Amino acid sequence: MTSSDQDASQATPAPGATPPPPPLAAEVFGAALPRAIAYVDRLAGDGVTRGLIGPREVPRLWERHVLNSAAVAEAVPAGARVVDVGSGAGLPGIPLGLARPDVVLTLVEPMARRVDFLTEAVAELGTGWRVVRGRAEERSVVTAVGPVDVVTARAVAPLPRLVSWCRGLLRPGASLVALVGARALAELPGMLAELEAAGMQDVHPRAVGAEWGDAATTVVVMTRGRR
Ligand SMILES: C[S@@+](CC[C@H](N)C(=O)[O-])C[C@H]1O[C@@H](n2cnc3c(N)ncnc32)[C@H](O)[C@@H]1O
Repeated sequence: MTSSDQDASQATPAPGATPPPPPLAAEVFGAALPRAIAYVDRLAGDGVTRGLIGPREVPRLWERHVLNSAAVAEAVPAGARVVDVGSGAGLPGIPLGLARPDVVLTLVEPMARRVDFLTEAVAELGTGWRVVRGRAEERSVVTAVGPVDVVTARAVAPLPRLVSWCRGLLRPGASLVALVGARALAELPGMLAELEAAGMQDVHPRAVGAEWGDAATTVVVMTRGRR
């Protein structure tokens, strides 16, 4: 291999290879960076072979999935009890928990295949987070998880449905922080009345990770009212 071949191979990872962490990752994850790297390796390996992550997502795992998820931390108060609903392969919950070791995290997911992946990922990371199998609205899940300070969710359901599923998990005054796509953001004004009728207050979009380039995103934040 010539030196120019070597430079090229370092700049462009082989197809399917785990992408190296961008410099921002060290800043975001601090001492948890080795765990974040292990998690990205798992997403790119088992996550792809088990059909939880599309192979075409691998080159952008850091920016579009892991850092983008960690950006949610900006909307989560210190020491919060957090439940990530519909966690799938652990997004946004696992990057959030790695970036914010102060939060008390539970991952809720109904699909067995995904629960197995989450359970193995949490065991490898050694973080002690709980993984609960079930649907957010099921009594057994509400009983197991209890009222929390923050519910996070990414790409789980349209906001009014998500609110109806998560209501039992949110203590009065708790926040729902939803990572949603551009379409849901555009539709937010038309949903406000329905969300408020469902007992949610102060519904608003919030830019997070604003200085993070491709990892910047917008979340929808709302608070459960007292009634
Ligand atoms: C499109 S996936 C998103 C997974 C992950 N949040 C992500 O962003 O990669 C939606 C997830 O929500 C889960 N889900 C669907 N209905 C649910 C419910 N009622 N309660 C909790 N999770 C649910 C699905 O099993 C699935 O894992």
